[in-house]
Amino acid sequence: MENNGHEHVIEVTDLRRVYGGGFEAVSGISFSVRRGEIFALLGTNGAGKTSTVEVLEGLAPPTSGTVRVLGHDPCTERAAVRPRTGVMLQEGGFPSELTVAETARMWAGCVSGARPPSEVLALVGLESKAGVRVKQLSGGQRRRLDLALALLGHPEVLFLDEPTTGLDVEGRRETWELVSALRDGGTTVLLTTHYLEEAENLADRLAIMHEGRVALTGTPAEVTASEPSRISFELPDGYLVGDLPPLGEMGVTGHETDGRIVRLRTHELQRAATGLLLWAERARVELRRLDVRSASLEEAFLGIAEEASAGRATATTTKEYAA
Ligand SMILES: Nc1ncnc2c1ncn2[C@@H]1O[C@H](COP(=O)(O)OP(=O)(O)OP(=O)(O)O)[C@@H](O)[C@H]1O
Repeated sequence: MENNGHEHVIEVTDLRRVYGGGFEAVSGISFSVRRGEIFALLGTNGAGKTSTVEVLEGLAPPTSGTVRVLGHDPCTERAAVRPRTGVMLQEGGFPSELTVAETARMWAGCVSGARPPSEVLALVGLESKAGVRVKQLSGGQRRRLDLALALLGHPEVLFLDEPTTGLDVEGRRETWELVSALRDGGTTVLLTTHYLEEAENLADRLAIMHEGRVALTGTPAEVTASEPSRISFELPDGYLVGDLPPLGEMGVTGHETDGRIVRLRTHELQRAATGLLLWAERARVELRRLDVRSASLEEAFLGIAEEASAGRATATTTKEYAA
């Protein structure tokens, strides 16, 4: 479990998962999660995130490959793994006639050494809803109840499948704070999410899945650094693109125009922006609609989807940063 001085509490090696009808949802993926980090699995719809997490949770065996959670096979050594992990599924499926407190008490009865139900309800901000029936909760409040139940057993490893889906902006931020606090307290968290902002804000490292494969792994900063930064502006009146200083000498790797709007791509943002602004100052022109920005996770994500649809994202193009 030790690798580069890091203890890996989750290790996935060449995992494949093929469903009954022969559909391969996960096509040989590998990644590892270090103790005490938040690791996000991102991906397009149907990328295989839930299919992967279900294997990690011990709910399904791999078709091939190996998975280790806390050093054990979560499926065949379930008794060793389950008490040390917390699972928040996409659909909790609790009896909707019970109240929130009854649900938490019932669940606590199934967990050895459970925290007091009132404590976990307070952690997720549901203490005022203790007497409300589950069926009367909003979608976001149900997600919080799902999270509260996952926390009952003081888990060392927490699996969160789309933990903030259905939450409003405030609820999402509160969940992020709670998950960060759990991580700071030593809990290892693996989460799946559709929200790129969530991964950018929360994840120490992430993997982007597409069509059953991991296309990119790394820290959010590493993943975004792989994408070019962008500068766009309106060409000053009377100027053509050819009047700009030589773009290659400014570190620009590509450009396109849309009417009078020019868009530059560069991996050397400061150099390119400085070159452009010095040119504008010397020419005494104003660059209207100037926009200078680093790549976001969204651009990296869209880049992968575009590459894949152009048929270039295969297992051999997987980019991996610090293991
Ligand atoms: N029981 C099943 N039988 C056959 N195919 C399945 C089954 N469950 C999932 N799939 C298929 O496997 C693929 C991966 O699904 P999965 O739910 O793992 O993706 P996901 O990344 O979690 O997607 P989403 O973000 O939409 O939840 C999808 O094409 C899905 O239709």
